[in-house]
Amino acid sequence: MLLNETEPSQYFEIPPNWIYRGEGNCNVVLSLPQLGKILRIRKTGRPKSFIGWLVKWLSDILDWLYGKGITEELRDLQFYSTVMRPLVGRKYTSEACQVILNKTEVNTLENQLHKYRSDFRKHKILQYGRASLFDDFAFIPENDYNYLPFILSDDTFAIELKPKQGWRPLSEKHFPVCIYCMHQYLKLEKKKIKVLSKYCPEDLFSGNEGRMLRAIKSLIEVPQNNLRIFKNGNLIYGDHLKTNFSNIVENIFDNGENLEQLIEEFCHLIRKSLTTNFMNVDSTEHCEEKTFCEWNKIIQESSASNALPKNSVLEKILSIQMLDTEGSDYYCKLLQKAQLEDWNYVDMLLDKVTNEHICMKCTIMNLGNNSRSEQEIDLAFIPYLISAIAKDCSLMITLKRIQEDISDNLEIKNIISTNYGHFLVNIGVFDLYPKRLTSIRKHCQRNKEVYKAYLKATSRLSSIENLK
Ligand SMILES: O=P(O)(O)O[C@@H]1[C@@H](OP(=O)(O)O)[C@H](OP(=O)(O)O)[C@H](O)[C@H](OP(=O)(O)O)[C@H]1OP(=O)(O)O
Ligand SMILES: Nc1ncnc2c1ncn2[C@@H]1O[C@H](COP(=O)(O)OP(=O)(O)OP(=O)(O)O)[C@@H](O)[C@H]1O
Repeated sequence: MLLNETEPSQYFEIPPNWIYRGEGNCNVVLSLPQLGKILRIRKTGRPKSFIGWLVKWLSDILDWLYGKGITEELRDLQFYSTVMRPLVGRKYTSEACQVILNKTEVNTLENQLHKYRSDFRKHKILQYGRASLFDDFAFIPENDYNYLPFILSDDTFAIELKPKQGWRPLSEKHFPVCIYCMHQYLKLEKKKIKVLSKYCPEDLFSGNEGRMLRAIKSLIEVPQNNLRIFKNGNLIYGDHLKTNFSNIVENIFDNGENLEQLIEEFCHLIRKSLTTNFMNVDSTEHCEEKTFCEWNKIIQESSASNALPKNSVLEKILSIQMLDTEGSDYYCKLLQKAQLEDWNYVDMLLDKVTNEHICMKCTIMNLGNNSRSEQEIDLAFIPYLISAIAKDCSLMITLKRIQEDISDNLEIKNIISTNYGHFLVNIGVFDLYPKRLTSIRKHCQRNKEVYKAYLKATSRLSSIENLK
């Protein structure tokens, strides 16, 4: 069923030619080529015992009867459309539409998906009632380019990045390196990764050309879950698919001459895409209050990140990360004083955001600062929780090569030029659903553990060095 107020209630039938696109911790994603959309289905924990299955079966029936999953999906979708889309920018995000899947269809899909899913993701199964459609960012819609007087390549390449946390509030500045870099050691210890990545999000978000290029090269070397490349919607490069990168750039640039130079050029193309302003209007220009969004700007300007061009996708993501000026320890302590439900803050925030023309950053920071009464304390956590979404979101840079030599000064925003040709570029940001309130505790604990793992590994390394 497509949930649109004017539509009659009916179930959404998944088109038969769906393709498994991938999955993260919370969602499985199918691409639906005919529709140019992806179907994102929420997952839930797989019961571990017979009793667990029985409980799940009963709660599924109750959830279904009372539409719990459907209400939760609608809540998250409204949060996405009302809060996250204006923050990130409509240009960089997709429209979304909730759909209802038939219970039998979900069961059948679960079985069909088995052969595509990685074993380490199989501890979760599909959840009934929670699915939505988004634009498929692995492609560029024909309407976006059929007005252009150029011949474009048939192939479309999409470079997916999960950039992670690019900035630390003052209270986290004492860590010797960034959270991502320390986390590498914990992941290695827990055998979640085989080799350490040299990628550093603070390099990527620095806006400094040399540091950004180093970050992109490090992602190519060790992609983990931070880099994936798709050709016409099919994964061609990623953590479990480390094909020869030279073949990929050869393919993207349709040129096989100087492969090393092509890799260098690819990194520049990615850097330029991440730092180009693809937006048409600046949303903060409409802010009358100019209190907290200005403050947010001052924080940005006082840090190295002001090197990121305004309204480029990285600047957008970083400025949302910067809404948390306190750090997880502060919020963890605040949370100790209260017994709160995980998702109440979402509805409370949606109740407050009624006027489309208000500045979202000012609203969020005002709520974060002024909500200390017992009834409104949930709202105090909002700057942190929204910042956390921006620290874990992903983006896709989608490219189509222009098959002819065009003049450099075309002034078309979404055309990026390289020494090996011009590209039509589109950028989409996704994974912008709310995080549960108690993820704050998880982050505090994670920060402690990653710091410990970092110290353990680096002191071991330095004692080995000393022995030499
Ligand atoms: O805590 P982190 O930094 O490890 O991030 C988690 C991610 O791990 P990563 O380090 O990127 O491999 C994790 O990704 P993976 O499952 O490792 O691919 C999720 O994105 C998780 O978010 P959520 O539980 O799905 O809402 C992420 O949790 P949140 O931090 O967003 O709560
Ligand atoms: N709008 C989109 N267009 C194209 N591909 C998408 C889109 N949304 C998601 N995907 C693909 O599906 C995969 C899983 O989606 P997503 O990252 O939203 O899952 P998740 O479980 O919420 O992830 P995480 O573990 O990071 O929280 C992505 O890695 C990406 O390859």
